[in-house]
Amino acid sequence: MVLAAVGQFRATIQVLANAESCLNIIHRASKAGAKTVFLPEASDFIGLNAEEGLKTARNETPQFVKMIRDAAALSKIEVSVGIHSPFHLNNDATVTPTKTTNTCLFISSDGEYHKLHLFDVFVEGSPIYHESKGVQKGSSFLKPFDTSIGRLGMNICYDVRFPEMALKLRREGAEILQYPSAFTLRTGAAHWELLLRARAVDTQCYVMAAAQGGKNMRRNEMTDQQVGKHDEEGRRASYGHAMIVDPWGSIVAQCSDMSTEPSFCLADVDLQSLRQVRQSMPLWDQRREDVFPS
Ligand SMILES: O=C(O)CNC(=O)[C@H](CS)NC(=O)CCC(=O)C(=O)O
Repeated sequence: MVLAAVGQFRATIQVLANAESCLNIIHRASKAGAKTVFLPEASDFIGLNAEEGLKTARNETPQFVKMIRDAAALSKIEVSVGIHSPFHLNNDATVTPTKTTNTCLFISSDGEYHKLHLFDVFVEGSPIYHESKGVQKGSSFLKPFDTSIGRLGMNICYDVRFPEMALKLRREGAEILQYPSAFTLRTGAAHWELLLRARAVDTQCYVMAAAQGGKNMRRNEMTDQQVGKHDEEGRRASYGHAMIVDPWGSIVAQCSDMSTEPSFCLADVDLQSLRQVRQSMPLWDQRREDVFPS
């Protein structure tokens, strides 16, 4: 058995303050005995718009990442953290970036994943999100890799709605799936728990879902044009409810709905019980590859 932690906090455009929130979670989760801590999508900042986001990612995110790396080393804990990184065409640093990637870093083993599915949606009663305006979607699948709590498959947020990705990660050996997120209030209330538990049950994996929670922007942090674009009060807010789900689909830890202060919850990862779930219901031996080829 090993302890894992998932974090919840409210990132704003203030990168250093966001870093302090992450450090607070990292140090406390480590003290509590966690071997790995998962932080939300876009922990470095929640931007105002695409141009500002790119500028902040170029100028400020490197310092944010350094602070997280140092804290992980100091606290001797593995950290998964969502950030933005400038997108360079063909990986050529001399090409001026026009977008960022929505990236998750796994610090210590240097896993790096770029979000494959972007949140371009129009949901009645919810702010409009057009993630691809500022973000370049990833182009490759990242194989699961070993961590101190088990073999980890990386996803980000909206990826949770694409079960083929979770199935592929399981097929490639994942024992743990992560979904660092900043879910909207409306879709979160309707789908967050349902999707996370479904992915856990589909794949018989642990699910680690760190989440942003609370109002990401205050009115006085926004320009006049930005006010009104997010919700009726001109603010963007995230659903919270960071949680850990076990391979049977039970929620084994969940952060408080009330807390917008940096917080975390902990659960044991028990790979023996994972194997038991997989043996007692051997889905992977029963898949009808002849009818539904993978
Ligand atoms: O990169 C950033 O700055 C923050 N990124 C996000 O908040 C992303 C893209 S806008 N949010 C989601 O994917 C929410 C998905 C969701 O809510 C759903 O699937 O229902």
